[in-house]
Amino acid sequence: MAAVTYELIKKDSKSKARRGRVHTPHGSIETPVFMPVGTAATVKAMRPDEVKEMGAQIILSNTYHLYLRPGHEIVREAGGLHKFMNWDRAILTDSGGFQVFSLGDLRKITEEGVEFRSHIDGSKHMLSPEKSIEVQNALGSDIIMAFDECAPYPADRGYVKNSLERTTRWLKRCKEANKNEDFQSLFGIMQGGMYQDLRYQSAMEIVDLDLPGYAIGGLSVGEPKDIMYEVLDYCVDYLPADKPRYLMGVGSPDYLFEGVERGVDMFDCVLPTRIARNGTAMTSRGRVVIKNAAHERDFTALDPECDCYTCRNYSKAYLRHLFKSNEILSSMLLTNHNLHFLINLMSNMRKAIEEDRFLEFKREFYNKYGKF
Ligand SMILES: CNc1nc2c(CCNCC3CCCC3)c3nc(N)[nH]c(=O)c3cc2[nH]1
Repeated sequence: MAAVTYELIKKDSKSKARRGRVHTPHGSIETPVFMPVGTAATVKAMRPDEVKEMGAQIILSNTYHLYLRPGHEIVREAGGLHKFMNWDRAILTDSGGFQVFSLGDLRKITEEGVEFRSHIDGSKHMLSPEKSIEVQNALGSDIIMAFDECAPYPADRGYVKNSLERTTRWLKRCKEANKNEDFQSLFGIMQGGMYQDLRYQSAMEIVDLDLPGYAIGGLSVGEPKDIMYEVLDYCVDYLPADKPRYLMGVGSPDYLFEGVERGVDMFDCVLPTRIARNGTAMTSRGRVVIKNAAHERDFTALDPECDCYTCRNYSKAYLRHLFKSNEILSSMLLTNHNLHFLINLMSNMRKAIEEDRFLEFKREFYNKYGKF
């Protein structure tokens, strides 16, 4: 029995949306779920007790970052990531492939793996399927992601086909490298760019390995929204219904609605935490850019419908003042709100699916969204 299992609770009658539960060694996760990102073993500007208090069931961290700093051996000696960062719920770690392409100074991709220079000090490194699994085993995360190549967008068919086939070979090496780990579940990642037949090929190859869960990779890489939704629509159908489906790197409200409607269970995105530090709040009426002069004498809460700590205690005027003053509290309060907003949105989506009114809930949301 895999350490991570999926339990389908309810399927929406009018869409592919589904309500489920992912069981892990560090507790179960109600799905659909938004997973806050904690890249360097911390959800930036948040304490773990606050992240737990707002209802986060699982957070993400990253092989690439933790391998470079502080080093996975130090995290291993600390007793693993849960102990090191004082988080006792589930953790998912990405494999580092995507980050090497997007952060590191990529040197070379070979069958062996990827050579790159650290974005921190320029030192030379190699990440391979085996190295990525060794690091994730040292981190002790509950769900570990396969070492893959996220093909760039746009990319020609030939490149995408070769890349997905290498990603499948790398997945087999990941599975072999992880075979003695009883508590860490390896998820495969589907690639194939925007080509339906290649997506089908990638799905068949990774599903053949009978893994506890599967991610849809290679999306949210700059492709137009309608292409992403079209690809997502058929990708979900190529994955087994009895395993969790994780759409990587997706997380603003509209993408979450469209993803849930198409049958996705798990999402992650750096947006809510990143834009908070840049002074932007996600609200039920759309985004609020707190530094705008319009908020200078606005003594109302960010979001009239939000009951988070920030919305219960502070006004837009005060939050604008904090941001303009470059106060640390600005990042803390806006991050707290943005994460609370998304976690609460997912909780309401779960309830809507349970009550068979998901599409109505989505319509209600859009009727308010973008209307100040
Ligand atoms: C933003 N868009 C996007 N992100 C993608 C990501 C990263 C998901 N987020 C990981 C967290 C961020 C820091 C800590 C972990 C992808 N990751 C992998 N392995 N493969 C993808 O195809 C892949 C594709 C992605 N597309």
